[in-house]
Amino acid sequence: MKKLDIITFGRAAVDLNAVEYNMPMEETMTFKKYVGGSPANIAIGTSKLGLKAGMIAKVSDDQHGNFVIDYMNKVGVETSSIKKDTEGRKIGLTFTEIKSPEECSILMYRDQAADLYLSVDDFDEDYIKSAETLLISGTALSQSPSREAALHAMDIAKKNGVEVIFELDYRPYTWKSEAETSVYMTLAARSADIVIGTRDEFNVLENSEGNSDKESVQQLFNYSPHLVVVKHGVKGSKAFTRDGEVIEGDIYKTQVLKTFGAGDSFASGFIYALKKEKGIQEALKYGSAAASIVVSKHSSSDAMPTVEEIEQLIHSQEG
Ligand SMILES: Nc1ncnc2c1ncn2[C@@H]1O[C@H](COP(=O)(O)OP(=O)(O)O)[C@@H](O)[C@H]1O
Ligand SMILES: O=C(O)C[C@@H](O)[C@H](O)C(=O)COP(=O)(O)O
Repeated sequence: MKKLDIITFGRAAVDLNAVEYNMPMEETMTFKKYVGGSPANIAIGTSKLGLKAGMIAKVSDDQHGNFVIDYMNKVGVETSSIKKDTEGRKIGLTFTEIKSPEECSILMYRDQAADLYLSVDDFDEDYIKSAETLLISGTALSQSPSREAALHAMDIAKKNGVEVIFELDYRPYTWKSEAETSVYMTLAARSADIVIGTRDEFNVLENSEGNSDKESVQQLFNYSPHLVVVKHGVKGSKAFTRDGEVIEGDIYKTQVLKTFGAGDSFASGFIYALKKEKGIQEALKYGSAAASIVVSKHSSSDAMPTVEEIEQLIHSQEG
């Protein structure tokens, strides 16, 4: 029995979500603070679903870093490998703008962000070995030393039979060029067991537009991945297996408040259901239902649903 079901790797940060809706950021005067960062959100999401989740991350050595660690502890995430930056670097901040339910955007302040200074010395092999699954977020590859740390973590996982999930999580803010992004995203995706990303993110990985989902997944099936999920926003998602199965996931309609948070909650529900051996079709339902719940609420982390909420939504719409 492994100590942890999943370790997520990368950014633990702070989201500042507009409290006033339907207005541009310039006019927004009030923001509410939540824990943020895609892999942090997934650690929180899977922990709230009852998985044993841990995280490898680096936060600022200040009140914001304390806030993130305290919140993660409160929701049951194992935080022993969330380190504090000793050089005074600050945590990343994400401001959100909710102009309308369809028109939302995020603005990241990530200059010298502490998470990008996560290094190979910040975690040990035994911690990764203690988990069934390691989830790497694409943004961790955008700069050194976090890039080497992420690749090293994947390498340890692979050597020790720990499943690797690569969540493309493309955020343009910290990458230097499209070609560089494509090189590192491709490298990580080829070594992973499972790859999850939006259609746009696969275009970034391929540094080209116009490939179909099938073309994208075929390229990856020549390497390690056996399962690839391509997300299509309100059009749902598709899972492809190495043996040629294509499984489609629908969305669960809801009263949308904002669109961000969909991807991280989708990953949490999807991973939870896979771990409970519910099968890929069900996993897509759990992912979609989790996303549907989170887009109807204000945050991406605190709004992560329980298993009961997800199952209630699935049954209500099936009924
Ligand atoms: N407006 C929406 N209403 C309900 N579900 C949604 C909505 N937008 C996204 N989802 C769900 O969340 C999943 C991931 O959303 P998507 O926008 O593709 O990813 P990301 O947030 O990573 O960009 C979708 O496949 C869908 O199941
Ligand atoms: O990942 C970040 O640093 C920002 C997130 O915390 C933010 O809530 C967000 O953009 C979530 O996006 P998504 O789940 O990929 O839609």
